[in-house]
Amino acid sequence: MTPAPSSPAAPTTFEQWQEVYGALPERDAEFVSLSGQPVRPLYTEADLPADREAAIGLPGSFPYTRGVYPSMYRGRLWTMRQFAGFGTAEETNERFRYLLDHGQTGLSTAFDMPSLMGHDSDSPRSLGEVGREGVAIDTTVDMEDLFRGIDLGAVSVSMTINAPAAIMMAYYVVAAERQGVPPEQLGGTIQADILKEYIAQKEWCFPVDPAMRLLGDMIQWCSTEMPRWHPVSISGYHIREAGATAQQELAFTLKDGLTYVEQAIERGLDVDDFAPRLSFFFNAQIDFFEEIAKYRAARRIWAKELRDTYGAKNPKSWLMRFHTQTAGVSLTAQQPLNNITRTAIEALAGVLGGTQSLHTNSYDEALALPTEDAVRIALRTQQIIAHETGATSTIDPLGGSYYVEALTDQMEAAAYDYFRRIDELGGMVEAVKTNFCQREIADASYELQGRIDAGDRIVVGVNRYTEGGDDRTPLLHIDPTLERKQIDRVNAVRAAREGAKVEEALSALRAAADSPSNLMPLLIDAARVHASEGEIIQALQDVWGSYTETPVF
Ligand SMILES: C[C@H](C(=O)O)C(=O)SCCNC(=O)CCNC(=O)[C@H](O)C(C)(C)COP(=O)(O)OP(=O)(O)OC[C@H]1O[C@@H](n2cnc3c(N)ncnc32)[C@H](O)[C@@H]1OP(=O)(O)O
Repeated sequence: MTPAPSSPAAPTTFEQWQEVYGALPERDAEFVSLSGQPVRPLYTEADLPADREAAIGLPGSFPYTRGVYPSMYRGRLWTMRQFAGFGTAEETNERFRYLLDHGQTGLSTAFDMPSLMGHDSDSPRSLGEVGREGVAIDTTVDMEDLFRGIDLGAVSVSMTINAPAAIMMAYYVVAAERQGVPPEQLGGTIQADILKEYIAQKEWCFPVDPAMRLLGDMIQWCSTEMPRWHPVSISGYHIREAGATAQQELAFTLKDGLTYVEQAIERGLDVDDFAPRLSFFFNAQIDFFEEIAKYRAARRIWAKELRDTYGAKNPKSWLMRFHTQTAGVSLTAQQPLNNITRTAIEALAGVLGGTQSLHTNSYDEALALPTEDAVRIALRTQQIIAHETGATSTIDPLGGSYYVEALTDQMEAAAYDYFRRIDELGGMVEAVKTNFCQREIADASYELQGRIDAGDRIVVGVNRYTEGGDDRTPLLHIDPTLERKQIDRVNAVRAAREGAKVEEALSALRAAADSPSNLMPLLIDAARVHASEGEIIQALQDVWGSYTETPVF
């Protein structure tokens, strides 16, 4: 009788496993992250941080790697906040009410390109763009109509605007005042992240230094007058969309944030008077684990820097709270329904990364602004994650994962490496002025596109599993007559207001722009007498000038 063959001994150590694995063939694929980092076949306990207690900790405790709140989504789900806006204030008000009726829990305003660039709708430079990619807001009257019938004391509102943020803030304060809601009751966020405009999004109105001062005025004013408001949403989203890696997104965003902290301290503010209301905004790209690690590292770095470098004593100042949006650049025009899947995975990364607020892109957004049906599916995606998947039942379910913890450490190290390089250049403002960040992003973007073009990185429906054209996706068409309607609206405001009061308000602004006075009260005065956005920008440009970029190739 022959003895039964004995099964080979199972490896018991990592080294033994490596020996077994090393003898096996690997399929022909690139094992690198979206950001180009090599990924090992296996991570083990040896990859966990040496001092786990200090590096990982518990949710709601320093360094907040596992989340900013002790109860996270068991206590309260993230805010479901779809970014919306098109046409005039009236069309967008209708879309806002539709979203609130379908269970959305906060509002997020998209402005049109002229509003983002500080042009009135009747400016020749606005032609063809009015109400196209967001809502057209020219005066306080538009802002009042945008939120008509929506109680600004009850809903948290986000406004995505940067260079002219302080002006929109003033319109918002006056619109709320006319609803009977005082500034101290207003809860929400304005993006106002001007450094990332020079780095990535390129929507500026003024040179860097006065733009920084205007933001400083708003942060300072909000710290005493609007304590529930987030006066800046420090944004990595656009940096990433411009082609940055996850590491660059993390590093440049946090360094922008730390620069705002330094500026506010230099203005004489106590760090604990403003830091609790600083807020962040990150991208959720398709490389699931890399993204989760990015959010966890961001919380840890922010907590350490605010406590240890900037001396914040209030634990609320240490919390890196953030909004997430799924990656617009990951959407494909080809086979657009695949985008529903991409968005769901990206959104889950945001949730497992502990986001406070989430926007899920609609599947048709590589082609046009989303239709109502597409927006509803995007919102339902968040609701499915929240209520069906179990992802919200336990806090930070990936905490302690060998891979995720190792990636979190790598992310942190990469960010600190960039901090050092930026400090060597004289800080973030200098790095921006000398195009350091812009060049780093351009190189990363070129590298990734090269991998896609070579077919090394597969994009389903684009360079693999292609199917030819698609013209079946129903698209939203913006009524071109809305531009005329908006121009008539701004002209009607101009005709009805008292011109002398507007002139007075603009002269006061010009004088103050040339002095260290805080501009916010004067912007609110100008908003009350219906000065238009373009007029206010022009008044400030009369003193500060505008900005011309030195392009990077
Ligand atoms: C791409 C596109 C473009 O450019 O075109 C864009 O940029 S779109 C960009 C769109 N951007 C955005 O939409 C930005 C959105 N940002 C935000 O909503 C904020 O800045 C945020 C990230 C801090 C999230 O604020 P939020 O109000 O939604 O959420 P919070 O986390 O602050 O929670 C609300 C309140 O509930 C409390 N709370 C929440 N969870 C818990 C919990 N588990 N236990 C106890 N309390 C909790 C909070 O303390 C807070 O109270 P309390 O209020 O008393 O402290």
